[in-house]
Amino acid sequence: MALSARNLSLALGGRPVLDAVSATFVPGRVTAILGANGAGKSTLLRALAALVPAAGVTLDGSDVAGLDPRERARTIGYLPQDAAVHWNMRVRDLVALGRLPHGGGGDAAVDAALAATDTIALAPRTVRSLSGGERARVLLARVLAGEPRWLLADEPLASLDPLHQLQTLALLRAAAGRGMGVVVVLHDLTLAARIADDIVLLKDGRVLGSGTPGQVLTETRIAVGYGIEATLVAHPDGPVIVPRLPI
Ligand SMILES: Nc1ncnc2c1ncn2[C@@H]1O[C@H](COP(=O)(O)OP(=O)(O)OP(=O)(O)O)[C@@H](O)[C@H]1O
Repeated sequence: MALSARNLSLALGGRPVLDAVSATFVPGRVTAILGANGAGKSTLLRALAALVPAAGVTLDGSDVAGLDPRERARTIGYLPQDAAVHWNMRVRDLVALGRLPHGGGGDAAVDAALAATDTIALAPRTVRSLSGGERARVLLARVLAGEPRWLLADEPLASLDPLHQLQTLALLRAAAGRGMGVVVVLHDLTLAARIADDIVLLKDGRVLGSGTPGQVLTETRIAVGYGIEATLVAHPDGPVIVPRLPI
């Protein structure tokens, strides 16, 4: 059972953005979607969540777009890249909104999501009083509070400090360990190599490579995908990927 894109092509505003993308995402595994700015990562994530009309995305063999919207919201948790918070509500109330697909309730799930994201101390505060990284963790907590089977997260580490980056990676790994399917858009190649079971590397809307980090994150493919030179330095926690401007 899996979340799959099969030969997915998508145009936005008249421009081709995804071109015959095929990728399979497996429950219990962390898949990182990588690629340069504009490669199509967010669009692929949005297509997997049925947030843009796309033919060829299936969940457990059924067309994602055809699922009952409430059931889909319970099943697929989506964390956008720049989530707007329109109301200056208390943090706990915002996280509790993640329970809406279940009709509310679930205080234990809200508490667990606050704990997992290290945001318990922020719970009584108002959202607009938070720093960027605090807000990012709270928004992740809102998605986790819904206890989805799938977590699709667009650059969840972007504004986090090193401790909270590592804590967030650990929580994503733990969630996958409990059977959740985790799909995460990342820019940090070293962290991607460390966390991901599988990688899908996009370039100009096409799949440049997919497989394990060792298979995909080669110096050659990084050069083609990002236009940089990179050196992989062996480390017990996974390769450290040192980028350089091309000569
Ligand atoms: N609504 C739209 N209309 C026209 N073009 C769009 C639209 N949305 C996205 N695009 C274009 O599609 C391409 C892919 O965008 P996408 O947001 O998926 O890239 P990305 O890989 O997530 O990039 P980044 O790393 O910068 O977040 C980009 O060239 C972008 O300009």
